[in-house]
Amino acid sequence: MSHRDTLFSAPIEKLGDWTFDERVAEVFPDMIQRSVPGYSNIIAMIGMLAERFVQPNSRIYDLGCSLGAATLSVRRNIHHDGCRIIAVDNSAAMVERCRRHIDAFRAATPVDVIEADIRDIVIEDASLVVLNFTLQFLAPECRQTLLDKVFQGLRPAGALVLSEKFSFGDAAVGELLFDMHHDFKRANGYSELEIGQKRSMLENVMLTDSVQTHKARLMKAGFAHAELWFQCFNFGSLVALKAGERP
Ligand SMILES: C[S@@+](CC[C@H](N)C(=O)[O-])C[C@H]1O[C@@H](n2cnc3c(N)ncnc32)[C@H](O)[C@@H]1O
Ligand SMILES: O=C(O)C(=O)C[C@]1(C(=O)O)C=C[C@@H](O)C=C1
Repeated sequence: MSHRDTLFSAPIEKLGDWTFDERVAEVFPDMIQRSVPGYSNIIAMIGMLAERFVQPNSRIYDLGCSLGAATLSVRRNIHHDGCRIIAVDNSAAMVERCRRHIDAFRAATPVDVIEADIRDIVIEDASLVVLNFTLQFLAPECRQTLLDKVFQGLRPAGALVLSEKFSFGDAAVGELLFDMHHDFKRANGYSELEIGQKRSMLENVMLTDSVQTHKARLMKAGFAHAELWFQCFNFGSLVALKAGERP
C-alpha cells in the first residue's frame, strides 16, 4: 500500500539537501508517479526491452532500484533459464522495502537486493543494465566512470537503459519543458509550496545533463549505438547498445 506524498505540503523552516530516507521511501510510489511524466510507461517498456535483450544464463542489473519497480517489470517479462537480477540501492530504507516488495511476488528468476553504492559494485556477465532515474544523483565527475564500468560488464549485444531528467541547451525549449513539468505536477495535485520546496532540496544533489551529453558519454564508454526511445517533457529514456553477436 503506497501512501500519498504530503512530505512538503507544509512550510519547512530549514530545507536541507534531498535524501532517499524513510519518509521518502514510505511515499515513493505515489511521489514518483506524480512527479515523473511517463514513469509508468517507462517501467512497462523496460519489461519489453528486457524481453528483447536479456540472454539466457546472464545477469540483469537494476542500479538505484528504489522499491524495485523496474526489477519487477523485468522479472515479469523474461523467460530464460539461468538469469539472475541484481538490484542495488544505497538507501537502507529503500532496500528494506524493496526486499519485502520483491518477496511478495513469486517468480522463477532470483533477485539479489543489495545495499551498496553503485560506484563500488562489480558488474559482470550482464545482458541488461537499468539506470532508471539514478545517474542524475551521482556527482557529474563520477558518471563517465560508472558508464565505463557498465559497458565493461555487459556481454556482446547487451543493452543499457538510461532514464533521466534532462536539461536543454536551447533556453526557450528548456523553459517550456520545465514549465510543462511543473504543470504536470500541479495537475497531479502538488501545490506551489510543495513544488518549490522539493525543487530547492533537489538543487544541489540532482544535476541534470542534456541528451547530447548523455549520448557523448555513452559513445565514449564504448557503446556502438545510443538513442532516445522515450521522452515526455524534460524526462526521458535512452537505450545504448553494445556491439557484437548474442552468444
Ligand atoms: C529516483 S530513484 C530511482 C527510481 C527507481 N529506479 C525506479 O525505477 O522506481 C533514485 C534511487 O537511486 C538511489 N541512489 C542514488 N545514488 C546512489 C548510489 N550512489 N548508489 C546506489 N543507489 C543510489 C537512491 O537511493 C534512490 O533510491
Ligand atoms: O525534478 C523533480 O521535480 C522530481 O521530482 C524528479 C525526481 C526524479 O527524477 O527522480 C526526483 C526525486 C524523486 O525521486 C522523484 C522524482
